[in-house]
Amino acid sequence: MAPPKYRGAINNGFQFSIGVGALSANLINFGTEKIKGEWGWRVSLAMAAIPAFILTLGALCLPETPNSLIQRYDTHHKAKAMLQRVRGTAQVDTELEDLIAASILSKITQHQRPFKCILKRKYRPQLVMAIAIPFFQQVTGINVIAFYAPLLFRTIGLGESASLMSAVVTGFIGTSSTFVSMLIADKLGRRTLFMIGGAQMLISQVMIGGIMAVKLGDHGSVSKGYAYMVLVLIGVYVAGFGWSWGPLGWLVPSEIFPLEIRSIGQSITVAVSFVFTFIIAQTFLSMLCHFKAGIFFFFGGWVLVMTGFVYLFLPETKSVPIEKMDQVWRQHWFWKKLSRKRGWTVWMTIRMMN
Ligand SMILES: OC[C@H]1O[C@](O)(CO)[C@@H](O)[C@@H]1O
Repeated sequence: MAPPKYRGAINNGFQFSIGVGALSANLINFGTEKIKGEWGWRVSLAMAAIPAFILTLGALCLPETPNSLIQRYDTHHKAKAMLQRVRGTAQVDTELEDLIAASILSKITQHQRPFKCILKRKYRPQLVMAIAIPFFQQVTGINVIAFYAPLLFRTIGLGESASLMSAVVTGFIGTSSTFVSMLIADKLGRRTLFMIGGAQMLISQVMIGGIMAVKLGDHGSVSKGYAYMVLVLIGVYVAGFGWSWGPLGWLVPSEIFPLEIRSIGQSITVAVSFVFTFIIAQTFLSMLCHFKAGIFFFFGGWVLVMTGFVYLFLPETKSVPIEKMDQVWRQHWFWKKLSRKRGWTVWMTIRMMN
């Protein structure tokens, strides 16, 4: 639905909303903790109903997508009118033709089970990305910071309320950098942001690990100066994540699946993301006990791997219409061996009919 030129800006709004939500929740917890009696946690929990209510209201006003109108009706008047409405122009014929061609292709494969369909050789690049991207997003180690930041800050010697406040500050940094990503993802491109963010996260993780290893030892705390240096480096790391893997970890999967595997592809991405969020949250404390400062080198190692992976295997998707995305795989040095010229005949037939 988003115009290709602004797809990065609009889709990155998803992670931005997650950030705003998490930050608001932290601030609410910070405030409700001070309520006397046993009401604090109840108020905090009940307030989760407010965004849910807004979402429900919003869903009532959501327009249909041109794609779903094409798939559900035999004539395409409604889809054309909707496309004209969302694009703000009457000149939508070329895009409509591409959407119809994609829909015809998806119908050809619709009788197959979705899992069987995405396992086909020609969808291998999309399947690899559907699994690798959310996995990598989680092994940046972001949730170690997101979940345990106050504990981490206390460990290095900041006081209780300074630790809570520092977590709020990093929340602000993450949300603001994701906002920056909304502004620049369609100009700089996804790959450049992955590279910048990756380098930023790697350098800050190595420095934090180094300071913790040398200055903290197994017990005790670091001096105030070093504690604040760690705080600044965590800010640098969170900003790196905030404009790269945070939003792009959702954006890229949302733009690479052709219609016939879009639902299954997106479901795999979200499931992999939640599974690894859970695993990291459950294993972090025992990993910290075993690895100690080495935990930062552990996640830093993954950041190195994922940055290399993006450099070698992820094609640039900036401004490419989703219906034409198969071309980027066909031109990619590695994936071109796998992706055949899908839909070429159907697309040409429709072009010639008009
Ligand atoms: O959305 C991807 C990830 O980004 C965070 O919200 C942190 O900003 C994580 O909690 C989540 O796993």
